[in-house]
Amino acid sequence: MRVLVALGGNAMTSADGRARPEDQIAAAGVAMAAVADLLQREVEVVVTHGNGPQVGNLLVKNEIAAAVVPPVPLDWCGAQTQATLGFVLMDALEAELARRSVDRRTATVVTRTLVASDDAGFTRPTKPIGRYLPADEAALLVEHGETWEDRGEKGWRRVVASPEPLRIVDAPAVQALVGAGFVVIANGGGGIPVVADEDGTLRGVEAVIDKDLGAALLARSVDADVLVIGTDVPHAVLHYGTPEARDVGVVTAAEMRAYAAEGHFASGSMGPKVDAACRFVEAGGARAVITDLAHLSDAVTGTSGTVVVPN
Ligand SMILES: Nc1ncnc2c1ncn2[C@@H]1O[C@H](COP(=O)(O)OP(=O)(O)O)[C@@H](O)[C@H]1O
Ligand SMILES: NC(=O)OP(=O)(O)O
Repeated sequence: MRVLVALGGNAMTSADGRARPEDQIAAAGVAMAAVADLLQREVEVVVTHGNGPQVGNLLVKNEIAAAVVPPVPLDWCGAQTQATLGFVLMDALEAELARRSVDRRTATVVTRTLVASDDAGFTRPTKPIGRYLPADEAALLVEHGETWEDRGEKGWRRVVASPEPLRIVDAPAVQALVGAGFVVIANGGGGIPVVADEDGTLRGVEAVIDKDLGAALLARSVDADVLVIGTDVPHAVLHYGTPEARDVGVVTAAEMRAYAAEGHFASGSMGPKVDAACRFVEAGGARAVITDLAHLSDAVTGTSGTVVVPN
C-alpha cells in the first residue's frame, strides 16, 4: 500500500505555534516517529508538509533586511522552506529508521507546481502565513499595504495569494525516487508556484499554494492508495467549537461536500483539508483520512479519524 502523508504546519512547530529551529526539529522528530512506524510495517510512504509559519517568517526577515541585503520574492522563500524542512525531516526520519533498524534512504525533491497566471487567487489573498498578531499590531501593517485577516482567538494573520495547483511539475522525479526505494519528501508548502509562459518556459510567481490541495494532486500523481492529512485534531468536526460538536467518522465525498456547503469547516484551516480529501477520492483515490499524528497508523487502515471514501 502506498500512502501520501501530508503534515500540517501544526505538526512542524511546537504546540503553542513557536517556530524556532529547536521547536521545528522537535516537532519533526515526533512526526517522523509516526512515519517510521508505518515504514516498519512496510507501508510505502511519500511525505509532504506545510510551510505557512516558516514562509511567513522568511518573508518578514526579507522585508526587514531589505535595506541591507537584496530581498527575494515569496516563491524564493517557499523554495527555501522546502529545502530547510526537507533536511530537517530527513535527519529526523533517518534517525527514527536507524532506531528501528529499518534500512531505507530518504530524499527531498525541490518541487514546482503549475498554477494559472489568471487564477482568481492572485487578486484575492486567502492563504494565512507567518505569525499571529493582535489586532492593533496587524492594523499597522495593513496601513503599510499588507493584507491581514482576523483568524479568531489566536489573533490576526497575514494572507497572501493562493492559486489552485494544476499539475505537480516534478512528480516524475518523485515517482522515480519512490521506484528506486527512497522515502521521498516532496511538494512542501504545496509546491513552488510556477506559471508557464507562451513558449512553455516556467517562472516562479509570488504566492503560497495550499499544501492540502497540493497533497491531493501529488497523491494522485504518485499513484497513492491513501491520502492521510495529519493535523492537530483527531477528526473533522461538525458544529465545531459548539456544544453540538460531533466528530465525522467514515463519510462519502458527497456527504462531506454537503457538510462543507453547510459551513462546518473553516476556510484556511479545516476547509481546504476537507476539499483536498474529497478531491483525492473523487479523482480515483481509495481513501483520504484527516486525523492527528497519534492516529496515523490507524488512519492508514481507515480505522481512525475522518475517513472520506468514494460515493
Ligand atoms: N470543523 C472543524 N473541525 C475540526 N477542526 C477545525 C474545524 N474548523 C476549524 N478547525 C481548525 O482547524 C485546525 C487545523 O487546521 P490548520 O491549523 O490549518 O492545520 P495544519 O497547520 O495542521 O494544516 C484545527 O486546529 C482546528 O482549530
Ligand atoms: N502551504 C501551506 O498550506 O502551509 P500550512 O499547511 O503550514 O498552512
